[in-house]
Amino acid sequence: MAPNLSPIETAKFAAARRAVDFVEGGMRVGLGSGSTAAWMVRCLGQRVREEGLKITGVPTSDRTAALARAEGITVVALEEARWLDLTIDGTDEFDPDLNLIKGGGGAHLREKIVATASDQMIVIADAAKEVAHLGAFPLPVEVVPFGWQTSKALIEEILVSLDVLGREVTLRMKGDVPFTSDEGNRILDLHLGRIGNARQLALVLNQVPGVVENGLFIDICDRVVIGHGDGRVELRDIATGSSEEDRIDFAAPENVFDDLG
Ligand SMILES: O=C(CO)[C@H](O)[C@H](O)COP(=O)(O)O
Repeated sequence: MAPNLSPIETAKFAAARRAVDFVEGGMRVGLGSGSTAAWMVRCLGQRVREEGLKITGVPTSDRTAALARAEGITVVALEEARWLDLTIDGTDEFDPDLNLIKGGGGAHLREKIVATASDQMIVIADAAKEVAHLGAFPLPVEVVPFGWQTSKALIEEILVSLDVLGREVTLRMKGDVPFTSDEGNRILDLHLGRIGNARQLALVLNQVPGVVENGLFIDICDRVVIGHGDGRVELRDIATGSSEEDRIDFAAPENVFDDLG
């Protein structure tokens, strides 16, 4: 295990550390959001400072943008970069086909736009994020504030007609006030239990007036790097079906945690 890190943080760090090996000089890189993605941004920053790696980062949240700048990574908006070589991001769940539920941090709208504007998406995750079926993690749906109750009622009607176990829909709160996304919207969390047909649900949800984007990422992720608490990493590639194992050497000089804190 890495010094001063819990097994779960070690797993997240290991996945992030291995994933940044796929970044090459000159690349335009989508920078995901969340705690695993934050490790990735720190590891990339370390390569920028120590190797002189030249990349341009497109952050998926205001928080990631601030961290990337602090790490010395050149940051531009997607409007400027237009098309990206690679996006590396975390996830809340991934299934055997590398379909995802994202948005636990409320950033899935920008995350989906950035990932789909990329030649390749690599997901980094601790092993607990792997599921046989999506849906245990509440599915985030971003809605505009205007008439959000109407959007919620329409979503509840849709859930009755679809193959889902749970139908509870809750407005995400931050303390006493509704959570607001970076785009100024609300998040509804759908407590589904198990999603039978994720592809269908993703399409249907985005037809509801007021819905901006849902957290289902279908056929977007190309590769997953799964980290374990002992520093092992598994790499799975959806196109080739290949799977390989690796290990992060925490004693290696480049993995200095004081630098990454
Ligand atoms: O989708 C996301 C944010 O919208 C995150 O990638 C997801 O919630 C995973 O976060 P963490 O790495 O902290 O577990």
